[in-house]
Amino acid sequence: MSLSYRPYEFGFPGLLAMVVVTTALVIYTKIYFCGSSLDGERIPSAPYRIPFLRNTIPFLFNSHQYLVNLREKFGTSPVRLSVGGQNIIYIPHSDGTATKMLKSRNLTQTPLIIKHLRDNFGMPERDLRLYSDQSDNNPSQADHRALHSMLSGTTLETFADITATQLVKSIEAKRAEWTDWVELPDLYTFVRDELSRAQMYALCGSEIFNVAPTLMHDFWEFDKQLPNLFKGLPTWMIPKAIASRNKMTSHIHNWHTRLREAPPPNPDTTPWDPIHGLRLMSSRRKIWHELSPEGQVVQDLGLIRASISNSTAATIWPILATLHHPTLTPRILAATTPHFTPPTLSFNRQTLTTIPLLNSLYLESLRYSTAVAITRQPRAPDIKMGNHTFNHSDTLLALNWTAHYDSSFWNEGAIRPNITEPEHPVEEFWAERFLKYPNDPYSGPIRTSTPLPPATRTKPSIHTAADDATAKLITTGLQDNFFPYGGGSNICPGRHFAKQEIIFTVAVMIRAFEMEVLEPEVLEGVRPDERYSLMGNLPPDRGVRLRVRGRRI
Ligand code: HEM
Repeated sequence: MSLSYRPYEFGFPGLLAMVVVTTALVIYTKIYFCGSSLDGERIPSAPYRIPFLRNTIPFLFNSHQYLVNLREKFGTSPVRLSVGGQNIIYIPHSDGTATKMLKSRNLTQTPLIIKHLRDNFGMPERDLRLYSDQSDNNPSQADHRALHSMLSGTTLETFADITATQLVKSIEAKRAEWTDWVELPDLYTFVRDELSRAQMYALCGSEIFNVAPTLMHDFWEFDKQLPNLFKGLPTWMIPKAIASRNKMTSHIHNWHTRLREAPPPNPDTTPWDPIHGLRLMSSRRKIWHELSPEGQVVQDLGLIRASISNSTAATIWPILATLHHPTLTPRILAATTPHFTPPTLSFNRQTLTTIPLLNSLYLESLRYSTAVAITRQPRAPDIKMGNHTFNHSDTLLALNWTAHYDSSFWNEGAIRPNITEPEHPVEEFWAERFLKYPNDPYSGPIRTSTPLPPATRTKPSIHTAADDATAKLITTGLQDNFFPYGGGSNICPGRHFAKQEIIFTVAVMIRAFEMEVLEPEVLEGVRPDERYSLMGNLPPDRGVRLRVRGRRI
């Protein structure tokens, strides 16, 4: 029998199969490329493979890389996605589009906040109406004003003072105790636990720890489960996440019960109280008094999470950088010494936050680790922004991460002879990225418009404490590529606190301890943990074992 290919021998079933396959291929090809041609005003759609689910699976389960890839594929154009039946328009940072979105008065966060509180934090349905209240003195407006006014001025000072005092007290004790080397299983867990406890104390007072002795442990369990809660999956699919949320809400509920036994102090004279916490907490409770007890709990949980998780994750990267680059430690010590009172760890908060090197570490940490989804919705149908028109039901989404990693904007240091890689690629934490050194033309955060000639140096330049004393911090010209705190009227109200907290914690930790990494190969591999992408600052993706001992100053 001949084995030559004779299609007609397939007969009817074969032909039918061919027709079906060809039709499927045509449909698939159409779906795959649908809308992906740019035609002026039209927003291209992201390709998808599964018709019904469209972009849901990659967006929910690999959101970080998915958005990075879309940005690479579509460049400066917005891209339309369909996620769980919801229209999401990914807004790129380039050409100032994301900045326009942040500043636009035609866009609002309200419907998205309502969805977020209901789906991710379990806000009872009956309380949600208060968020859409349009009256002049609606609680959302009053809350917005309270957050912005009390996270600056005297309440901010109290918040930062108490956090710093608590942190220093605990670290002083460990420094005194750890005169010999002590092994720690993970640097991040250590710093995180010290800082978050101090911050929780400053925010909520001391009584909450009596009411809920396992509070901090349970908070970090809840935080670990947030990526699952944020996927919008049915509760039966995420029982652990729901249990961790219930545990936190039950702690806060018990604390609220305790609060009802002790009347709040006069807010005009008492910025902080051991039972009620920071004035901001009791003021917000007053603003939201119409919420049910469960709603009040969710309201506090939201602020506690926003306040603690991001700044804690951002604090670790400068400290990890000192393990990568040991010459950084003496420079931090030299720069901070005039601001401390030896032999204690007490410091001058106001002057410490002016040190250019510490500011550069802080800003680089925000650049390197912030991945917050910033969302808005049009207030009315057919809102125009730039060349595009958006529908009422579109959710506009900007991700600061893609802007912060855009190598066409950020300076990556010098190109050295015979080495194709720049000295400091955007994927690396570069402590000095935001500093301009007078004698180093390759320094500064922004790539020069005309490329500089290759450097003659064969190794990355190492700056000294004397160089740092002459360096200038550069923060101008960054807006379209650097928006860790979002922008416009919704800009993060906690940014002044976060800056102080990150800077003083880095200074205190470096001053308090000598640190030696035990597994250098693990340290080499540490990257921001993308599982937390869209939700805030990314902590390290693996533990770093080290030994520490109190530094003698
Ligand atoms: C590294 C630290 C932090 C980063 C990167 C960060 C980032 C952000 C971003 C991107 C937003 C959304 C802004 C927008 O939509 O335009 C936001 C909102 C918010 N942040 Fe922060 N944040 C940080 C620390 C804090 C701290 C320490 C607090 C509290 C003390 C805080 C409280 C809030 C609150 C309450 C909101 C919602 C504001 C509103 O709904 O009007 N954040 N934050």
